[in-house]
Amino acid sequence: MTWSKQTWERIIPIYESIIAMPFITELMDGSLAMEKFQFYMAQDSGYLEHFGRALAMIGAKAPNVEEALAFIQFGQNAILVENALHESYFKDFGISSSGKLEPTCHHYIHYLKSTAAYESVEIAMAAVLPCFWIYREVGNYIYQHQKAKNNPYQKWIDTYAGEEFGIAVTRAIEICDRAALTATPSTQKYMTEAFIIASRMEFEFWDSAYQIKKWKFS
Ligand SMILES: Cc1ncc(CN)c(N)n1
Repeated sequence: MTWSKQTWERIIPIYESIIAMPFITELMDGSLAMEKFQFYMAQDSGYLEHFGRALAMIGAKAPNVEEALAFIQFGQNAILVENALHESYFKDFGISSSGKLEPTCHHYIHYLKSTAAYESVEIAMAAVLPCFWIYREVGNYIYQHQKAKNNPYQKWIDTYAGEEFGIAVTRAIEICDRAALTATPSTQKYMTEAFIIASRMEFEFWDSAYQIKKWKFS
């Protein structure tokens, strides 16, 4: 079995908790409070900038030019394509981001950036993989199960259930599997650990948006 298949099995309980969490079920039926979605979008906009930087750093460390280019492009897409979705929501809903990173987003970004900076490239690739893979699975799940018409969150759903995003995810999985194939057992173990930590952070990110969790002292 490939590293990615084995590792996905390890996070099935996290994934199942994600698709059952109120942020996701309410986003799917369109009933999610606008305030919670706005908080999520503002935090996610900050997240995407730093995620893009982490991806570019991984690209710089990639073992060959194709993988370097893939990660640099993933980084560009996170900042330009995914963030365009946020900007269109900011415009539609007349909101603006304060740019302030609240605790969960701050934690997640710094985990990814420090992993990209200090760990081996294989471990860093595994740490960013849930950001691709979980979003595709959640996007597809919502797309297939949604019943709501005129859902205000449809653009979000369509982005992550879309073909273009799906292709990038498949490529990111392939690169991680190739990296795992030549990695030592110890590196493979840390890759799996990084994937699990980032998957937990994905859960926390949505959960903190649902609770609108901010720093107690600002
Ligand atoms: C927190 C988070 N994780 C992942 C994605 C999808 N790139 C995102 N937009 N935001």
